[in-house]
This record gives sequence, C-alpha cells and structure tokens, in this order.
Amino acid sequence: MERTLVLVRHGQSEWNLKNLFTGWKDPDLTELGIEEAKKAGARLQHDGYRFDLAFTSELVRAQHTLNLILEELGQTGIPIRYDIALNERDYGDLSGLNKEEAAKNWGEEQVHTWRRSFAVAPPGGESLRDTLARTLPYYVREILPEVLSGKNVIVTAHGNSLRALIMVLEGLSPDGIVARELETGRPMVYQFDAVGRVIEHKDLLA
Ligand SMILES: O=C(O)[C@@H](CO)OP(=O)(O)O
Repeated sequence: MERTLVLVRHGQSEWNLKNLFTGWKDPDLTELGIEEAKKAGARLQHDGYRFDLAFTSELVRAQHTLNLILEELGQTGIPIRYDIALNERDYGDLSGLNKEEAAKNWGEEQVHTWRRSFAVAPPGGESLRDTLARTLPYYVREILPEVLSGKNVIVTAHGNSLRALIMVLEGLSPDGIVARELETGRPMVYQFDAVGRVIEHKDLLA
C-alpha cells in the first residue's frame, strides 16, 4: 500500500472529560485518552499499516497520541513534523468555559453554530473556515507532496483542524460538514491516486 494518509483525532483530553472548550489550550490525555490512542495504534498494527512520516500539531494531546500510536506500531523512529497549522481551531473567548454553561448563557443554537458551522466564528476565535485557511495550505505544501511521492503518512491532530481538512478530502459542503463529528482515537484512512485525488476512504473501528 502506498499513498495512504491516516488522520487521527487525539484521544480524550482532560478538558474533553471536563466538557470545557479547549482550542489552543494545552491539556494532556486522560487515562481513557491514553487507552484510545493505544487502541488506535494496535488496530493500525493489526491491519498492517506502516508509516514513513508523521505530522502533528504543537499541542501535547495530539503529540502524545502520536507517540502512543507509534509505540504500538514499533515505529517511534520515523520523522515527525510539528506545526501550529495543525492546531485545534482557536476558540477565542470561549476557551476554558464549560460547554453546557455556555449553552445556558448564549442559547443552545448559538453555541451549536459556533461549534459546528463553517463560517461563524466564536467571539475572538476562529471559524472552521478560518481554520481551513491555515490547515489547507499546510496540507497542500507539506503533507500532500509526501503522499504523492508514494509515502504513507499519519497525522494526529484535532476535531476541528481535521474536520476542516476532511471537507476538502471528502468534498463536503459548508452544510455537509455541520453534522460531521470525529470520534477521539478513531483512525480515518484515505487512499490517493497519482495526482492527489482521494480514491477510497474508510474509518477504522477501534
Ligand atoms: O473544545 C474544543 O477545542 C473542541 C474539541 O474538543 O470542541 P468542539 O466539541 O466544539 O469541537
């Protein structure tokens, strides 16, 4: 298998558990998050995936997830590239607030729009479109050329930085992305043709 790109959302973080908006804040994984990352690695190992190169964000929950996956694969020696472009969507003023309390304050519909819409930014933060505007150039410039050269690549990142990329990989519209939820620690596998089009994609069960 060549030209394979695997995307993984980090395992459960301390702030996922506490139900807090996280964004660019930097909590680590919970025990469950560690288990999820190890399971993702074990599943990839079981299915015979091997990687030449890895990308992750500058946030510890994504880096920790990657390290655990690579340990399960016995591939801790592969090159890892870290970039802020893969960081979670910046949640601005919502960062650190409880998601349920926010829904009480601003109303469920408003908070859902901030969390899942394409173009509406939370106060002081990034919309998914803003996030796409930084993840997509990074993908085209840094990740896609490696895939096109025949490498197998793994990316561990975040719910919304990955939702942005998935819009492009799966051809989803701004309406189509609203309902797309990414589970923690679930590998999403994309197979590319020689010119960088996705010819197959599947989510692996844990
Ligand atoms: O808090 C966050 O940064 C993200 C991911 O956990 O939240 P949301 O559920 O709104 O995507």
